[in-house]
Amino acid sequence: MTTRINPSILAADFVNLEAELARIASADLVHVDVMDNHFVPNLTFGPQMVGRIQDVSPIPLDVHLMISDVDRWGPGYAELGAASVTFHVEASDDPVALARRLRSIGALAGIALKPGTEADAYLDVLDEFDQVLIMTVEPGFGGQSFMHDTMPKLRRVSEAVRAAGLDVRLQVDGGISLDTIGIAAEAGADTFVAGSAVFGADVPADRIAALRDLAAAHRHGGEQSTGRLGA
Ligand SMILES: O=C(CO)[C@H](O)[C@H](O)COP(=O)(O)O
Repeated sequence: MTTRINPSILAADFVNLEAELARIASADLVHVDVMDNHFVPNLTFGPQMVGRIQDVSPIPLDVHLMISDVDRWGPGYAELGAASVTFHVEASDDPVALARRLRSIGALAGIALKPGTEADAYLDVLDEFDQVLIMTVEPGFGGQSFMHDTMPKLRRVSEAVRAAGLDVRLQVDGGISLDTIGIAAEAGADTFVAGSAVFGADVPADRIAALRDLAAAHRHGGEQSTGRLGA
């Protein structure tokens, strides 16, 4: 599985979003954080804005829903054409049913696990999902420090995915930087969300390339990235 770098537009200038998206065109997908000030104590945007981002983005959308009542709202993001839609397990009455619905619409389906949420309940149904997002900060805000104590959970999910021979992406989100990406890569992550590290760089494309190279070098067997949207 190729290494993916998905910049989070949470760290972008919202007033100049189209230009900000152009600055990260060399990334794999754009990570779009939807927050409702209910599931998390912060507010970003909803379907109308995400639809416009979808219209103008040079790369596909990796939507991360930090919202309540995701069974009601989640499918709408798949219908907008997002490549992947990831939701927090606590926000759904039936994560497997929701994942099936998202897949039937044509999106990849992901579950997100907050730092305090155990993975055990999902290890036997990993084939129902295309992606597991291991949060490496408490969801809600960018610019936080990477939580090293989430790595045992990442390793556990990674081992379960490999043991079952599944094609499930393992994404990390929060505090991913030049200093931490190798740690997450060694623990089994293949998809890396980075907000401040990318948009805080003078040249985001150079930072994306540096993060990609570092991650690939630290992944099992020194996996070399083939670039965008490969297998
Ligand atoms: O989901 C998020 C916060 O809930 C963000 O995607 C994440 O925090 C990225 O920001 P940074 O790279 O600055 O930590």
